[in-house]
Amino acid sequence: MACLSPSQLQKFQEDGFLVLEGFLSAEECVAMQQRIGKIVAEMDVPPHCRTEFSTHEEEQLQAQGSTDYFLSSGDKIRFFFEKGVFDEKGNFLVPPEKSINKIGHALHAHDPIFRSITHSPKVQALARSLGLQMPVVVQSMYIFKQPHIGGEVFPHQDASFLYTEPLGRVLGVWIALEDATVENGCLWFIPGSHTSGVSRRMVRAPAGSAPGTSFLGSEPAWDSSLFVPTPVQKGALVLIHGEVVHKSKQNLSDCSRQAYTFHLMEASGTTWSPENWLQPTAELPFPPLYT
Ligand SMILES: O=C(O)CCC(=O)C(=O)O
Ligand SMILES: [Fe+2]
Repeated sequence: MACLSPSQLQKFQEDGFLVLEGFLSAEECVAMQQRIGKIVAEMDVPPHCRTEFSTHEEEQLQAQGSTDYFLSSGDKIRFFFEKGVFDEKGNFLVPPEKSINKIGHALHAHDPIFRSITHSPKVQALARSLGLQMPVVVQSMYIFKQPHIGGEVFPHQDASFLYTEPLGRVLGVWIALEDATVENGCLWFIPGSHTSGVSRRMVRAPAGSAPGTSFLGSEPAWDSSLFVPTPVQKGALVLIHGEVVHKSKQNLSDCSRQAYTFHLMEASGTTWSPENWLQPTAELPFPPLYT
């Protein structure tokens, strides 16, 4: 199952993404959801971190405290929120568990359930069948896509945020923990858009300066008619090439669309950009997948 057939490999190479239905069992999905329920029930969010997550450049001009909260989250389990969930004093306006946009960026390292799924034999076999020799896990995210308020993810290439030289060394692994439909904000891709490099790069500003990150280059206004919706069932795994253009729409439905996603880098012969916002740390060097 975790081994790709030649036709699947060819499809991934052509399209820049590939759906593998039934990759995880219902039990594996429920185990991750239950674990997240516990983590959220115990979550502690300091007042200055009660900040909302947005991919809009202009809205990323935030207070220094919340910038640091994001920039130093690479080796931690931290919480990022939807818009409009706090009052001006930072108190929750909606129940905390319904307010979270995502948890990032190191569940794969610190949580036993997420570590065992990430490093599971079937994920390792999948990476081997893609020819990865020395894959390392650079980050992970648990994405909630809450009913009614789950925000839009604007068209992007993951390599804009996870830049390497050469390109083509980053791979997203996106696992649906609930059915993802057109109504609740499934992924959309531009098939074949992974072959012409990266439009923009997010780079880290010198330490202590606001807003903390900036973009080199800009995202083209992608023609929305080029995007193909990719609804999948709970347990499906979607492979995402680091340069394929993808997005997801706002969730206006009554159903959440939870997903666990992590990114691998082929470390052999690759330079991780020292300008990326995310950097390996002494506490958490990027863990090798094959362990
Ligand atoms: O889950 C989403 O809506 C977007 C996820 C994404 O862009 C990614 O995993 O690279
Ligand atoms: Fe992405």
